[in-house]
Amino acid sequence: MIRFEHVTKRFADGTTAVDDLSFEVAEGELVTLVGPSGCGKTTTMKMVNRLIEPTSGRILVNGEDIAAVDPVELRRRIGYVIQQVGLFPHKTVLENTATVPHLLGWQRRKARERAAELLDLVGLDPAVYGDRYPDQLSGGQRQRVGVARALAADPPVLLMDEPFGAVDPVVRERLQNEFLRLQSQVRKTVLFVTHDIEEAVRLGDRIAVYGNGRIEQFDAPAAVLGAPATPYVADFVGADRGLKRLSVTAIEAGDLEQPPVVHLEDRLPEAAERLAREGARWAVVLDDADHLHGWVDAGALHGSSGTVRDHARRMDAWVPVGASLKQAFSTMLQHDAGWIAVLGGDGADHFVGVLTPALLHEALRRSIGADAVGAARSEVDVATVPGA
Ligand SMILES: Nc1ncnc2c1ncn2[C@@H]1O[C@H](COP(=O)(O)OP(=O)(O)OP(=O)(O)O)[C@@H](O)[C@H]1O
Repeated sequence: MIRFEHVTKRFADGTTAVDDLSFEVAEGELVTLVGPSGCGKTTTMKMVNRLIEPTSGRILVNGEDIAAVDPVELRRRIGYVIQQVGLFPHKTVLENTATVPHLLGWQRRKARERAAELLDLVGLDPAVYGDRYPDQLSGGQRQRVGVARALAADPPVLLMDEPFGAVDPVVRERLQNEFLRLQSQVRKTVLFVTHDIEEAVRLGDRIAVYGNGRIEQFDAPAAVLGAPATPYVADFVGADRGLKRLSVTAIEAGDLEQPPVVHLEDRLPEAAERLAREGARWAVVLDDADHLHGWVDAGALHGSSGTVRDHARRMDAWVPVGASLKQAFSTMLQHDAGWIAVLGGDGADHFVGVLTPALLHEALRRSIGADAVGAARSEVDVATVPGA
């Protein structure tokens, strides 16, 4: 969708900002460009909408060499969000958002309807905010208008240059989450510039780590954190990259353990017999609707009458399938639990399996390969399944 072929940019004063750059961003993919100040990220981005012309090489957008496309026409096809937002101060939020549809000659009513729809999508109620002026908004709200405006004409490509750089860390995290939710709906092809590795890791399907005009590594976040290609990248991602990896590794069904499952209304002798047969010392307990209730200890399942309900213990530490290992670890700590349930299905109400600290560590190793893992087993092996 966006393709750089041996692109170099040398400014008139001799500064080589970008040096023989080749990479590709697939359709619907979000690639973050990350690196220290002055390494060429913004120059890379501005060459895509021809605010800067390359010295050599070529850039293709949707298969078309952009050197042959009229820059103004090109820019209308490419959404652009920058840190300073650049809203028109004398125009309302709705008018600002409708800017590009207007330029494209849409009818006023259609443009305003589209703008209202987009404001809604970025979490701003058009009835409340539509008639305000930019100086009547918070910094975070202005950024959202910037994103809505960039998306208004439904461009297939979005360029974002430190769009959340000017807001405080809490608002920033919220904007990042909202943007991820939005991107999962609109699936734009996105180039996203940041100098913050955490942001690059959270948002990027892939990350390009820049060092002085060149890409040092172009890879999935887990790979950049788990197997930095060069000492420069290792240094840039930081010594705590093992921890950062937790937030980019998702739990998969195959990571889980399958203890026996019994139901609240199961009769005690049968439940005890099942556990004995499987050699298990505890079981997960589900209710009639197969929702998680908790667990039961095999030693408690004695007696010839009664049901599992009499001895079951509640346990509601759980995460959905696909949650990050970081979320799982945090849930374990929060509940002081030796294991947590992993639930699947549409409403995350269907029991899939159990995750223990040891399995969590295995999952971390699996995500990139044992040798690359930063954390030692002893750091995460804090407890295990009760009685298992
Ligand atoms: N118009 C220009 N003339 C000369 N040099 C320039 C020009 N614009 C940028 N540069 C230089 O090119 C290099 C790359 O700049 P660029 O803005 O792409 O970096 P960046 O990675 O986006 O940095 P930052 O994170 O600080 O925005 C820098 O050394 C910069 O000083």
